[in-house]
Amino acid sequence: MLELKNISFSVAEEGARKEIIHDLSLKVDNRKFVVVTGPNGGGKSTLARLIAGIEKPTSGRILLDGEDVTDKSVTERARRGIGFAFQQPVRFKGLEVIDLLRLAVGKDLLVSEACEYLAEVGLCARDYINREVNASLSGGELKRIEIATVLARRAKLSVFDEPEAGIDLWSFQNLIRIFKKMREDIKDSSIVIISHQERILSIADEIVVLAEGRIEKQGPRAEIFPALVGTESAVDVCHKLKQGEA
Ligand SMILES: Nc1ncnc2c1ncn2[C@@H]1O[C@H](COP(=O)(O)OP(=O)(O)OP(=O)(O)O)[C@@H](O)[C@H]1O
Repeated sequence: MLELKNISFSVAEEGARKEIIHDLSLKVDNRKFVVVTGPNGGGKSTLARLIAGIEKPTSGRILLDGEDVTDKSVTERARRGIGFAFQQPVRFKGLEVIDLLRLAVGKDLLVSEACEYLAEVGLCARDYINREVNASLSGGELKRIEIATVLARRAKLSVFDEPEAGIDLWSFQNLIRIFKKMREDIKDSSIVIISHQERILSIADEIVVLAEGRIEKQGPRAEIFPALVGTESAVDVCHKLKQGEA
């Protein structure tokens, strides 16, 4: 179980402190598939980076299965079972796709096993297994390879930051299938996905709406989802406001 207790995070901007996350508390129970959504700039990616240990909170504590990991590095958190897929994956020059998968699993992996993970994300394994993870891979290919590494890791807690970003329509259908399967196989692990996609929200156990660095709404999908889908678009709201001014 992941527990965020009174997390705040601020950065220095033009000589002043800018608080991005304000006193946020959140519990992600085992066996839960949680989707965090909300407006652009609401703090979702920051929250994902705080969970993974890429950023350290200014105050508050982060607990994984009761252990305080607030001061643990990314590597130490990964060792304790946190898997993370970036919004914009990192390229690793000199490393082949198979090496990346082996690193994720933490042991030697047969080529046939590695191929299965690539097939899961819709990549023809034969074409990719020995490709270098460099700039020659497209953004969508890289994203799918990264998702394959998180699948391979079978982490206690898997965090995906906008997995849909840069993924084509066909691969998106595949992605939904992957997440549904992850949810079925969840056992004692949990999944946190940052997403704007209705299809991903529609398979969540719980939805968290983050806006301006605070949890605006949180609860079971059945409670939160209908209101989100029924929300007026920003364009409609602007239109109404203009009509009101006229
Ligand atoms: N290092 C930083 N320095 C200054 N501002 C930052 C920094 N990191 C994040 N921010 C600001 O904090 C806010 C939250 O950013 P974040 O990327 O977490 O939002 P988000 O909810 O993931 O947005 P999106 O949906 O667009 O991906 C934004 O206004 C962003 O500009």
